Amino acid sequence: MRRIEVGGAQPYTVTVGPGLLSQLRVPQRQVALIHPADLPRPFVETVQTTLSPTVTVTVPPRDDCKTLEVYSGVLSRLAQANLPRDGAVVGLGGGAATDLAGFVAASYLRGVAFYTLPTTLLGMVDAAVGGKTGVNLPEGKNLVGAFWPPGAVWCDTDTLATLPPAVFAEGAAEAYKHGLIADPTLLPRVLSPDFRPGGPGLEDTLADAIAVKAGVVTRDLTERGERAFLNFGHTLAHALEAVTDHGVTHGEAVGYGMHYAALLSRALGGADLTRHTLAFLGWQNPQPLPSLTFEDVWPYMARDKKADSEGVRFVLLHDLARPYLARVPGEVLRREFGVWREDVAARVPPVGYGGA
Ligand SMILES: NC(=O)c1ccc[n+]([C@@H]2O[C@H](COP(=O)([O-])OP(=O)(O)OC[C@H]3O[C@@H](n4cnc5c(N)ncnc54)[C@H](O)[C@@H]3O)[C@@H](O)[C@H]2O)c1
Ligand SMILES: O=C(O)C(=O)C[C@@H](O)[C@H](O)[C@H](O)COP(=O)(O)O
Ligand SMILES: [Zn+2]
Repeated sequence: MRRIEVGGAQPYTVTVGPGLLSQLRVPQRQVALIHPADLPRPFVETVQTTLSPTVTVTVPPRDDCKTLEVYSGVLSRLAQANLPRDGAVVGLGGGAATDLAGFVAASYLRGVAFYTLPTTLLGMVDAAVGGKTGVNLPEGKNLVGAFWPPGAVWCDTDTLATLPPAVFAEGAAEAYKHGLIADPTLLPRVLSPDFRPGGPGLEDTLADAIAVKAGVVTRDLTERGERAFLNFGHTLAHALEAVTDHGVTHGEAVGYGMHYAALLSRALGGADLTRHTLAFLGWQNPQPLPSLTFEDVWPYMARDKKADSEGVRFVLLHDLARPYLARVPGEVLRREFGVWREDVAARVPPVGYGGA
């Protein structure tokens, strides 16, 4: 078992290990449990036994739960159940469910306690930690939300056993991202055959990847500075998700987006790190992308939350573990998008490829 401490104004612990779902304790007497409909039933039943929730709310799988309509429906369920202000919201599932549950916790009765029980690799490495909560708009990813840190995070590694390999690989993208921006020792470890559910490299690599995020959000919860580095690869990634109406998953979009960010980094004079991002894409073997032009993705990239009144900013790398924020000239963005598209096409044949 590993414990990672998250500091700051509201410190909490991330616990990583097997068997945690059956050992949960929270101080609140009344709990609302939120989980996705397709989550294996035994996880839900175990948590229902350990926490005896007042109300259990089932939400649609994946980003179909991150809508204002679902959010509103969940709030009504909590109100109908009279969940009081000294109650708690518990998010059980992948990053989509914990993002939604966190935003419910942040806003129901102006804020109640929140706990996360991530059951995907991506949720454990990234989404359940750090307090970014929210839902999507048709105009883009995570455009509504709040910073609302959990009181504790329990990563029960037994839950990863039922994860389809492609969904495990989606989570590996965020762990690899932590390697690129902060801890390069993670790069070979994430791609190692030992890093798999039940594998000998799982717990330590997972905990070390979580530690990167824990350190960043301890120092900068509300993204005034270095937290933006956790967004490496995400300007294109979020655009790919939005333009395909979530046909591309977050973890696969991040794999694609990190390669674009590596190309931009090289174009602006940084080290050539594309061998790392291509190695990751080769390992991840994501679903092919639909045919996309720069014009398709640009409106979504322009709405990225790192943009300020002077325009869009990208997280780039001078070298491994040397991230920075930069504006990139439009002609470089467009040219490197062409390079990215060819690199991606060479590895993953696009669906209906052939755009301008
Ligand atoms: N808040 C943050 O800091 C943050 C960070 C990264 C990603 N995110 C968000 O997280 C979401 C992606 O999260 P994700 O990759 O976990 O995907 P997900 O939440 O969509 O889950 C993927 C699928 O796996 C199912 N599932 C979950 N656990 C399972 C298990 N143990 N066994 C079998 N199936 C299981 C889910 O119900 C879902 O259908 C995106 O919405 C993304 O924007 C948020
Ligand atoms: O925690 C963060 O900060 C991140 O940027 C982590 C990302 O992996 C995650 O996808 C996050 O939800 C993106 O946040 P957003 O502010 O770009 O919507
Ligand atoms: Zn992400």
